[in-house]
This record gives sequence, C-alpha cells and structure tokens, in this order.
Amino acid sequence: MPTGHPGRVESTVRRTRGIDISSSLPTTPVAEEQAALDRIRDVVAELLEQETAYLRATLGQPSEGLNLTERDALVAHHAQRVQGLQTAQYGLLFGGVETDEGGRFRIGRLGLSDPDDGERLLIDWRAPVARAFYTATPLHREGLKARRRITSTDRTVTAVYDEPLLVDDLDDLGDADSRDAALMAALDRPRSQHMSDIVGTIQREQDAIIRGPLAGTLVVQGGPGTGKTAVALQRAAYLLYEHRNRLSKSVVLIVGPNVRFLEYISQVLPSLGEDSAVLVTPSTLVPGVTATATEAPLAAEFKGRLDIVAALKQAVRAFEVPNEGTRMLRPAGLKPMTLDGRMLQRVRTRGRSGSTPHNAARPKFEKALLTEILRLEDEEHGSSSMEDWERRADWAEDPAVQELFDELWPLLDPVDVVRGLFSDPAQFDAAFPRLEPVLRAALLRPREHGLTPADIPLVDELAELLGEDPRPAAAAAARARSDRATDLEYAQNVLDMVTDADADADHVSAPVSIVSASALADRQAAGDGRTPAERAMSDREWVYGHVIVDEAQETSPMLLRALIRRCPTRSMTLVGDANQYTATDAAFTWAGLLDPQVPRWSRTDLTVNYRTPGRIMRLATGVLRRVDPGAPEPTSARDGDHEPRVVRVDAARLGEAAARAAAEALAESEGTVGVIAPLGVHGALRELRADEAAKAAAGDAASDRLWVGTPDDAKGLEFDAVVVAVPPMPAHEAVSSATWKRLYVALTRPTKRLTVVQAGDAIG
Ligand SMILES: Nc1ncnc2c1ncn2[C@@H]1O[C@H](COP(=O)(O)OP(=O)(O)OP(=O)(O)O)[C@@H](O)[C@H]1O
Repeated sequence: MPTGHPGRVESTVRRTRGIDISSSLPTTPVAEEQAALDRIRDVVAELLEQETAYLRATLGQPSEGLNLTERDALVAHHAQRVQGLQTAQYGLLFGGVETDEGGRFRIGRLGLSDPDDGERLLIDWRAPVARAFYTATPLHREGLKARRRITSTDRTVTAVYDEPLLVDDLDDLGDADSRDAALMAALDRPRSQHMSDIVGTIQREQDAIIRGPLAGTLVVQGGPGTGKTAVALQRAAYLLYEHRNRLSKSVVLIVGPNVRFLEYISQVLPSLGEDSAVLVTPSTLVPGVTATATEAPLAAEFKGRLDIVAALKQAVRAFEVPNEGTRMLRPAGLKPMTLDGRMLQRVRTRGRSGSTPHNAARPKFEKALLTEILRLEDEEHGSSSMEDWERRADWAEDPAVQELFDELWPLLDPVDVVRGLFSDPAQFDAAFPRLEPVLRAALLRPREHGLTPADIPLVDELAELLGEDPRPAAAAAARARSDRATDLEYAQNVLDMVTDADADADHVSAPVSIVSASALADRQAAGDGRTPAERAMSDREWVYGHVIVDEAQETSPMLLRALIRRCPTRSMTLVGDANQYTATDAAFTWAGLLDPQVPRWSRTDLTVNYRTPGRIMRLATGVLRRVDPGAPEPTSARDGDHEPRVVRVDAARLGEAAARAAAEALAESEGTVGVIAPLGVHGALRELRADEAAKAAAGDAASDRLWVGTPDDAKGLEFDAVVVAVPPMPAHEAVSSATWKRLYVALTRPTKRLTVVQAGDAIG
C-alpha cells in the first residue's frame, strides 16, 4: 500500500536531478504524453482512494483515543488531502523541458512521485527548476535545450507543442504563431463563470512578477486584460509555496472589488492546491460587519481621506464625560451627592491618561470616579471603618453609580459610533465643522441607513480607538463552537462529493475552501480546530503575511491604512490600472495613493492585453482618449475574428435593443455573455434572464451564461461576448471623466465579440 502524499512526495521531487521521460517511448509526442498523463492520473487516483479511506475511518470513529480537537484536526487534514488531489486532476500536466545535460522533466500543477517505486512523475510549477519553462528564450536559454507545452482535458492530451531553444540559426525556430499555439488556445477557450489559472502559459513578464520577493510593496500597473488578476493569484500560490512555513500560518489576504468578482476568482487558488488565503471585498474587510448601502461619490471620497482620523478621535473623546457641569448622584437609600464639574474633569483626565483605547480605559475611569465618591463620602460623614475596597465594591454595585458610568463613559460599539456620527447633526457638526453644505448634505443620513463600503475603514479605525469590549467574549466562544460544527459538516460534504462523483466526469469542480496540509500543525497548536485562514477571517486584528489588492486603483487612503494595519510589514502586491479609476473625476496616481503611507514601493507594468482582441481595443482606446489624449496604442495578443458592432437606437428602445443583442450573442457564441448597462436598462433583460435561469435549472448547464450588471459591477470580469448599452449622454464635453472611464471598462470586457447599443452620439 502506498504511503506517500503530495506534501511528502513534493519534497522528494525538489531534490530530483532529472526524470527520464524517454523510456519506452510511444510513437508520437501526443501518445507519449498521454501515457504519462495516464500514469500520473493512476497515481493520483490511488492516493485519492487512500486518503478517502482515512477520512471515512476518522469520521466513523468518534473520539476513540483522541480528544475532539485532535479528531477534528485529523478529519480536516484528510479532507484537505482529498480535495487537493481531486482539484489537481484538472490540467495536471502541461509542460516538459529538456536540459543541456539531457535531463527531462515534466511540469505540472503539483509535485508528484510514484509511491511504489519513487519515480518522479511531475515537478510543481513553482519549484525553482520549473522556472526556465516559463522564461527561457532562444537567446537566453537558461540551460534548456527544448520546451514542450501540453494541452489536455482532464483525461486526454489534445496537443503537444515542441519548441526547440537550442538552434544554430534563429530562423529555424518556426513562426511565432506555432510557438504561441498553447497560449492562443488558452486565450480562445470559451469562458465560464469562474476564472481559470494560467499555470500552463505564464508569460515571461508575468513570471517575473509572480516570483518576485515577498518583502516590500509591489505595484503592478497594467491596462485591461493584461493579466493583473491572473498574475496576482498565481503570485499568491507561488508565495504560499515558496514561503510555506511563514505564510501558511499567517495567511494571505486577497481583496477584490465585489462579491461577484470574488466568486469569479474563487476557484483559482484551490485549483492550484492552495487554501491559506482569505478573500474579502472592501465591504467585508471587518469581520461581522458588511456594507450593503451606497452613497454619493463625493461622500465616499471624503470618508476615504486620512484627515478623517482626527475627526474620529475627536468623536470618541466627545463621549468621555461629555457635559461639563454638576451631576447629582442619587444612591439607593442615601442622600443625593453633588459631583461638581471640576471634579468630573479630573476624573476624565485620569480616564484618558496613557494610550489605552476608550473601552479598555473604562475601568480606569470607574476607579477614578469611585475614588472621588469615597472622598466626598468621607468629607460628609467622616472616615469610614470599612476597608476601601469593600466601599468601592458597594458603590460600584449601586444602580445609580452604574448609570453614571454608562452616561459619562459609555462602552461603545464602532458601528454605532459611525451610525451616530453621520445621522446626529450635533455630533456631525462637532466632528466636521465648516463643511460645504453640499458635502454635509451628502454625508448626513438617517440612523437606520445601511453602512457603505467607505464606512468600513472608519469602523476599523474606531475599533482601534475604542479597543475591545469585554462583553462579546461569550459570543466569540459560541462562534468558535459553530465553526467546529461547520468543519465536520464540510468534511462530510467532501466525502459525499467523492462518493457521488461520476466516475466519467471530465471535470471535477474545485471546492471553494480547502485546508492546506501544513495547517494541521497550526490547528493542533491553536487547539480550536480551525484553520489559520478560518481564524484570520473571524479576527479583525489578524496580522497577515501578505496582502494582495485587485482593482487597487479604487483603494482609498483610509482603506490602505486599514490594510497596512493588517500587514504592518507592508508586504503587499497591489494590481490595478490608473485608467480604470472611476471613484471620482480626478486623475489617479500610484504615488498619490502610496507615498503618504508606504515609504518604499516599486512598480512593474504589464503591457500585453490577453483578453480583448485588438480590433475591440482600438474602439475602447478611442473612448479612453477622451480623458487621456496621450493614451498609447494598445497591444493585444490577438486581433480577433469579429469586428465590434455598433447599433444606434432611439433612447426609448435602448433596453429592448440590448435584450435583442444579448439574445443574438447567446445564439452565436457558446461561451458567456455579459450585458453591461445602466440599472434602468436591466428590467428589459428580465425575460431573457428568466429564460436562461429556467434552462439552467432544468439541467442545461450550458445555459447558465448570461450576466447583467452595471459598468462598476463588471470591473475585473470578462465574457466571451459583451453587449454594452450606452444611454444618451450630454454633449461630449459635459460627460464626466469617470463616465468615460466606466465606458472604457465596459468595452474592454469581451474576449471575442462586442456589440455596442447606443442611444446617443457615436462614442468612439
Ligand atoms: N499568460 C496567460 N496565459 C493564458 N491566459 C492569460 C494569460 N495572462 C492573462 N490571461 C487571460 O487573460 C484574461 C485577462 O486577465 P486578467 O483578468 O487577469 O486581466 P486584468 O489585467 O486583471 O484585467 P482588467 O484590469 O481588465 O480586469 C484572463 O482570461 C486571463 O486568464
């Protein structure tokens, strides 16, 4: 019975000098790679069976000889193995290299040896020896004689592209098209609801970013479709591999623009066998709090500025012994006592001494107030025969005193403070004096108004200023208990999935959350049965090993501050595009965002658009030049086969025309269709969406392919065919730059076809 597992096998592979893939060569390269893939799949299947049996056995023997935590940890450990092996089955083998010394290696999604005879079958794409596969060129061969790219479905090798690197004459290399065939095949594949990884076709300029050092802040600037998201996720997988000891404990935080986007990218890391990452949006950065509302851009921009920190500090101070002047204390069964203003100020000063946050300073305040009360009592009745500590305890239990504590130094919740601040005009004006009326009107709102994304960094800041409230301890314990139950349920689901899996299914879908092998040790050490990622997710004060921000051009200074709090070493990768900044009409610069808070950062640019065909990019660039006349000619990896279509319609028929164009796109393309339109147009798509949803519900998986959203929702997404509905716009000079950039974002979403349905002047 084999005893190996991917983790252990992996370390063997890293010591390997070469793999002989030439023994008993089948006749053609495709047949040769098919034989290799069959063998690799057999080994994976065997390991999978073994791990499933372990999982089943562990689940079937409740705590025999093990305490509950140990059992949970083992269950999760085996569940992770099972899921890791399952997800690895897709696109397992994609490359090979032949070195100058004659060594031949196969490169794949994970490192694997045959557990029976120890033969190395696959090298993990992230291992140092695999690097040249991505970066070698005929001019810089990096010790390689030849490279082989392999494309396959789960079980079948579909093509093999051999690329000689050692050639006497560079003209012998063959044409670029055949060299790039694997890349072109990857770019032309129909898109689905989920992003795929690019592990088989990473390009040289992308590889340099992916394998860049962990330390420091790296900005990756690139136009639409240049692979920023893909590279950021591959980089997360690479860093988790290369710095496993550190990062599997500290976890990588990935911030994406919205929930749909997180869903879109959610399969990439699991498909690469990695799970030590937490995915959030700016709206869900603070555990337990979610922003659900929107607000005017000028209000959001104001809240994003760093000067708001001073206002928040002031707002908290305003709760500490708020009204000067005399207070009457009416203790039960005793004469009322007068607490004069000067005395209360003394108490406040003592409460505020040191740097203790507000809630945490409450005991200090209580102690100072009780001291004053005792002094007054002594003055009135002479010194008492009771011990001071007894008198303090007595007074502290008096309801009138407790009421006074709560009135003069209330325990505060950050969300309540934000709600109060932006709904109570008196509090608001005290915190933000002399605001322009328009801004004041945009910021003030009813107390029951939902939180907005720009409120979340304020909640985070306030949580720091307020400190822990001891009262939620019980709630946290309950949450930990329910997390454990979820773990067990999750492991059972994995088992069910394995049992139900159709043996002939060509694609095993990747689970959203798996547990890394190395997390086992941490679980045991932590003793609470949760993975580091799970613990990080529920802990606002978690310090992450690395932070990745996608669409980072939309990061406000306050959000950046909240992210730096989560990673004070500033080990961060920020990917984005200044030209896709739409939060305000101002121009975005990386220096403007970073310089005030990140003393040193570096920038790399990505230049080739792998998504949008050249002929569509030219139309989109015409729109971009409305705001940036000097925008350079775009470079697309493909020119594409379909000219963009522009349909002019009456404003009243915009929705109807968009729906017709979407129906046509669904009929002529086999992949996904995105309709990007203002909210007012979405209603016209209702029927088409219902039709698609009904077909999908009836089991026609191929029909779950229509998406409808606004340009802001579409950020970061892509579709095979896109319909952009453009409402009538004012004279072009009057169109705001953010509006042009939103349109630019929308026009750059297609991988193949674009239809613009427009109700006004030509946009290009
Ligand atoms: N090396 C590559 N091999 C195969 N596909 C790639 C490669 N690089 C990028 N792609 C594909 O190109 C498309 C665009 O990539 P991605 O979404 O990462 O771009 P982006 O720069 O984040 O775009 P945007 O800023 O417009 O959101 C994706 O389908 C991605 O898988």
